[in-house]
Parts: sequence; C-alpha cells; structure tokens
Amino acid sequence: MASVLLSVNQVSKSYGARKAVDGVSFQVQQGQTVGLIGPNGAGKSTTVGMICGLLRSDSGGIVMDGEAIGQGPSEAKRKIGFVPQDLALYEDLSSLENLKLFGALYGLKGALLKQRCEQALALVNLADRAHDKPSTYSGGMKRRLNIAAALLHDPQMLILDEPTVGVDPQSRNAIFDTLETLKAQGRSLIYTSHYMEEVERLADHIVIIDHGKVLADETPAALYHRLPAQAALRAELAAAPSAALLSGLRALPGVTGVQGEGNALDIGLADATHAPATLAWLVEQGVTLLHFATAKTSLENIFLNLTGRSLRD
Ligand SMILES: Nc1ncnc2c1ncn2[C@@H]1O[C@H](COP(=O)(O)OP(=O)(O)OP(=O)(O)O)[C@@H](O)[C@H]1O
Repeated sequence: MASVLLSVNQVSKSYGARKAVDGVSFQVQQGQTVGLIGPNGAGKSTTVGMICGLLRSDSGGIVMDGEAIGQGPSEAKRKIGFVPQDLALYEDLSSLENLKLFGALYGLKGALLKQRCEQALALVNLADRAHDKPSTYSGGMKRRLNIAAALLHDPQMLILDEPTVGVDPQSRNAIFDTLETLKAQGRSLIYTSHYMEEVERLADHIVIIDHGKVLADETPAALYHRLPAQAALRAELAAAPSAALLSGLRALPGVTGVQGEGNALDIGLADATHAPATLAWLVEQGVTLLHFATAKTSLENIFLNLTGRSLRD
C-alpha cells in the first residue's frame, strides 16, 4: 500500500474577519495525484500557499514526508515544487537563463544545474525555444516554463495552482501531457482547478472545497456513485409525451428522474444498463422515437448536488 507523503491536518486561515480556509484536512499518498476543486474564492490558493510554506496557517498543521512544514527553509519544503498562477520571469533573459537563475536559488550549480535546466525544458517541450525570451512565448508556453522552473530541484511533489487558466486548448493538452509524464515518474501532484473535467482527467483523488471547507474527499468513481443519475437517456419523440407516459417512466426501475420539454425527453438513469429496458418500455407504449442517445452524467453535477449551486457562475 502507498504511504502518506503529505498530511494536511485541520488547517485554518483568516484574512482579517474573512475565514478563507476553515479546518481543511486531506492527505496525499506517495505517487498520487490529487485534484483540489472549488469555485472562485473557495480557498484553494490559500490552502496550497500554506502547504508550500508561503503562507502561515492560523491553526492546524501540515506534515510533508514526516516533517512539519514551518517557517523558513527546510528539507520538507525542498521536496515540494510550486507552480503559482503567476511567476515573475525576467523578460530580458532567455528561458534557459531564467531557469539557471531559479536553479541557482536552489543552490544548484555547474554541470548539474545545466543538466536539470535542459531536462526540465525537454519535459515541458520547450527545448527548441530555450534561447528565446519568455516575452515571445504564448500564455501556455509561459505556463510550461513555470512548470520547468518548479522541477529544477527534483521535488517529490509538484503543486500547481490553476495551471490551465488563460491557456489555449492546445497548450492545455501539452500541460496535461507533462503532468502525465510526471505522474508516470512516480511524483505526487496536487493541482487546483474549477473545471471538473480537468480534475477528472488525471486525479486519483478529488478534494472538493467550498467556503474554506472540504465537502468531499474521494476517488472520481466514488463521487460518481454519489450522483443520483450516472447516465442520461435523451430522446426526441414524434409527439409530446403525455402526463401518464411521464409518470409511467418515473416508476420504471433504474429511472431517477424524468424531464419533458416539448417533444424532448431527458431521463436520468441510475446507470446506463437501464437504458435498453427503458427504451423498450417506451416502444411498448406506442411511442415513436425520432432520435435517442445515452450519455454518462458529468461529474460536474456533483458540486450542484452537494451545494445546490453550480461550480461556476
Ligand atoms: N491576501 C488576501 N487578503 C484578503 N483576502 C484574501 C487574500 N487572499 C485571498 N483572500 C480571500 O480569501 C478567500 C479565499 O481565497 P483563495 O484565493 O484562497 O481562493 P481560491 O479558491 O484560490 O480562488 P481563485 O480560484 O479565485 O483563486 C476569498 O474570499 C478571497 O477573497
């Protein structure tokens, strides 16, 4: 069984009277990828800021690989690489020179510094642009350079705060490819997002946070099981469904909800295996189906389900 690498224990932090993080606890296992998801202002950045030791918590504690994260430099902090939302880059220097500066801050020098810079640039697919200035980069390329900078000291865990904000879809895929490679290398990852599909793509575990509190801390599969409908059957009928048809549908096994609008029917199913019998029942009732499709319910709905609000406005 994997061992615990990071343990966040009941941490809280207020800014003046505003409680930004309120008793947050979760763990990250060795090699695990955790997606920290919540709407704007939920407390994600404050939480990762405390994990990296950039912000001091008011109460609670954080333990990285057996050592408490505190103030000042420590071995525990060196095991973490942090990719903030914005990183100050020297626009007059090339990317390689920027990385050399960052590496020097970690005490790297000589052949090792050169090797780490080259490895990091190759990993984020910027080797061919190493001698260009970041000012000539797209938003996505700058973000990838940020990731390279966080990897120079070879951290066990990489923490990324909203790595895809302001990034075009192609660069977003490149960032995910990089994260997949890091994951395959056995590194632990934490990344924050307010897009469930992004979190689902890579995370072994999802921590949902809202108003500074953890609402769920589970595998994606376990979260799916919390949804009342895990699949949807959408059908377009030749005529608008009658009230009797709608109530008959609602009584069928596996049907968790039915909505009719005009000639369209949206049927929630506990899982997709109930789709054939539901369709057969409709045909038995003499309904003419013009079109139908099944779809997996999006995990995006889980936030709505937990809070009654959607993840984004
Ligand atoms: N330096 C600060 N001073 C005062 N309030 C702050 C500060 N930083 C964050 N906050 C407040 O704390 C709460 C949590 O903010 P935080 O940035 O941690 O959330 P977030 O989930 O990362 O949101 P976002 O996705 O918008 O970055 C918000 O209400 C925010 O306004």
